[in-house]
Amino acid sequence: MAKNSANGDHQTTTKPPPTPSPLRFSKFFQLHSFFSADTSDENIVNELALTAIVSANVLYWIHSTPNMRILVTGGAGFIGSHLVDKLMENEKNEVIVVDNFFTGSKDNLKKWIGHPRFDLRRHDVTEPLLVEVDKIYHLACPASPIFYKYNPVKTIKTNVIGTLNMLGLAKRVGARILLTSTSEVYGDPLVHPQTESYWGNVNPIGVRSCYDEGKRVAETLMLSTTSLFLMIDIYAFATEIRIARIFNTYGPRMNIDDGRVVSNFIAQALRDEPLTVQAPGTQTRSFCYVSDMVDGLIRLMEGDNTGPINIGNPGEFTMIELAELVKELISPKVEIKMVENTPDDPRQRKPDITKAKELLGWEPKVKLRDGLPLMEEDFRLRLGVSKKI
Ligand SMILES: NC(=O)c1ccc[n+]([C@@H]2O[C@H](COP(=O)([O-])OP(=O)(O)OC[C@H]3O[C@@H](n4cnc5c(N)ncnc54)[C@H](O)[C@@H]3O)[C@@H](O)[C@H]2O)c1
Ligand SMILES: O=C(O)[C@H]1O[C@H](OP(=O)(O)OP(=O)(O)OC[C@H]2O[C@@H](n3ccc(=O)[nH]c3=O)[C@H](O)[C@@H]2O)[C@H](O)[C@@H](O)[C@@H]1O
Repeated sequence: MAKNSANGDHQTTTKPPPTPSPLRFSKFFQLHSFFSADTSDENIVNELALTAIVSANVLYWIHSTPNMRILVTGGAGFIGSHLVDKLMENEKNEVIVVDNFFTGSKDNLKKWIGHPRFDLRRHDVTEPLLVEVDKIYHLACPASPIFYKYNPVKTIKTNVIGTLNMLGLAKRVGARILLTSTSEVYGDPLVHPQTESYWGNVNPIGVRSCYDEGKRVAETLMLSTTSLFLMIDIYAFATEIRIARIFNTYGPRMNIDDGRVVSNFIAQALRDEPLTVQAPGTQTRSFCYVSDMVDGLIRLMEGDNTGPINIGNPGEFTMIELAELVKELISPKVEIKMVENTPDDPRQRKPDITKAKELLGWEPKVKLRDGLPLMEEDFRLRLGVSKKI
């Protein structure tokens, strides 16, 4: 019978597990038969010697492996392209990006095009993919609400079929796979700040549900693949998964007319247009600078914890406060204008990052006040607006 069935508590069960697969009795899966039942001193010494030889060979094999092949889906997008930059810094990494360029652009990757360790392919993740890789960062999905609402069915397909395809690939080639999920799995949260154990408050039939529910299913798919494997008792062959729940991230290379609030406000300030605060303006978000985000994602991929783990900056701001800060830092004369909001806009959002701190040794370093000017510089270059002295 289930214990602790309340929202967020882990369920424990006293029921016996389902009948295991007959496969567990096949010779192939009898890993423990590697060691015999003979516990004599002589035999233990022999087995230890054998273990040492096997370990030495494994270590030699790991160190002599020339390159780590890493696939980044959605790598031409905002976060993806920064992740690619970081991964390419390591000369042992070969990076393959697949992207359908719906919201991403080759421009974001131009410094790597033609590099011998880099490969860019136009590919939609809703179609199967065959590549030999060791790790998969699965980011492909439009992130800005105006883009993910543009074709809701396609957004669902990208999250569901796309994630299934990437899980299929991971299983076939034995790769570890990381999914970039979202704080939107918490919907309009009734728990604040949001911990990973909170189940969320999502409208399943609202305009945001293609994204929110799509990501929730994507998380379920990731975890189900692993637990299904556990049920047939071939844990050693299960897909290794990682799930990051990303909170609002900002930085250079965001699409100028992306529709998200930080890019909107900076572009508006530079164009001398009013900053459009969507009513009531008291709704909050917590903004993470992109270099911190990339660091968090890599730590999650490289660590031992499956997740889901919140990755975000807990510094919380109302949209009016954000507009005031952009005004102060970028254009003190700009006007702030209240405009109509869209349905189901979450009223508050702030990550509880206890898990990220404890399990990944990660916490964000860049404060909003310091990150905004870095983004301003990039927007000025792309908009051709120089700083007035
Ligand atoms: N930026 C954030 O604040 C934020 C917050 C939470 C979660 N996320 C998640 O992080 C990931 C990256 O977000 P981002 O801000 O870089 O978004 P983005 O829109 O800049 O990048 C997404 C990339 O995926 C590509 N893409 C979309 N659909 C695809 C498909 N079917 N096949 C192949 N490529 C496809 C796009 O062309 C783009 O290059 C997304 O999965 C998003 O849901 C982002
Ligand atoms: O972090 C997340 O998990 C999610 O955050 C964002 O979704 P959202 O928070 O709605 O992002 P914005 O569109 O930037 O909106 C943030 C707030 O700013 C407000 N806003 C937006 C745009 C604008 O011009 N003015 C304005 O006040 C919105 O009403 C909202 O309250 C992302 O776009 C999602 O991809 C991501 O998954």
